Amino acid sequence: MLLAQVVSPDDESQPDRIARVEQLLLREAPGADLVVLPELWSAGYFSFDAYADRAEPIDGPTVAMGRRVARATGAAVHLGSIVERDGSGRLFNTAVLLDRDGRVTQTYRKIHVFGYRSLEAELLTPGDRLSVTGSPVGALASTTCYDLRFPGLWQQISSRGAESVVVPAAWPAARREHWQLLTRARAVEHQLFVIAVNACGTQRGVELGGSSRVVDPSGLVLAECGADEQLLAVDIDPARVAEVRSEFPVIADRLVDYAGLSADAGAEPEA
Ligand SMILES: O=C(O)CCC(=O)C(=O)O
Repeated sequence: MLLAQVVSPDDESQPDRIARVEQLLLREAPGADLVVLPELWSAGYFSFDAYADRAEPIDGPTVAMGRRVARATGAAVHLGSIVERDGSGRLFNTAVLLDRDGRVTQTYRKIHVFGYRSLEAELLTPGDRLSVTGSPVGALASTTCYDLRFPGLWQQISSRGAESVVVPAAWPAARREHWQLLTRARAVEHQLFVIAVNACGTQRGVELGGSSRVVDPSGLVLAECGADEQLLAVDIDPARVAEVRSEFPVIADRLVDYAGLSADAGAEPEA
């Protein structure tokens, strides 16, 4: 697998960025089974005033580039996410997975759009669906950036059979410790691989955190990028999920219906 932690400089146009990243991937991806990119790298997460211009349908220029890379290199490509425009003009933050033949096998529209020092929540429509799909890293689910903070969503992802969760992000450096803590916590809680690919560099004055990483189902950080643009190869064995779960059966012990638990205080009855 190749983590493609790429920069999205403010002075680079979207077509130039797509062309530059395509060349990088054509050079570095051969031999990888899966390539993963960050959230909104082609539009630039913090370029809110350009979202409408840079929005594209699923079959737009970013996905077309991913298809070419998949077909030329034989790697499946997780494109991070794009600003997707649907048929009725709504905009979404949509993660897209292509198989090695360049076919779209999964899309995921970010559910928790972000509103803290961000216009994303104003401009984009939240998604309302999850999907788990076969991939070179086992049963794969996508969930984007801020979604990392919502354990209820992860509970659903995990109970639907995900073995690897890809987290494309544009997570600021100011909260890098939360990124490191939460990516590890989600892997340990659900005994699955977390493949988290963040943006890096500076966008509109915001420093992004980099530190893209792969955490294994026991919580071990297998690899981590630095703060700058970097393409990092990591190999994982999806069979590790079943091994860890059988050795330490947290998932089997999980009680599914927590919502049905009584709210009784459990105090001693009054005499
Ligand atoms: O939760 C955070 O601290 C960062 C979230 C974020 O930047 C995003 O969802 O794009």
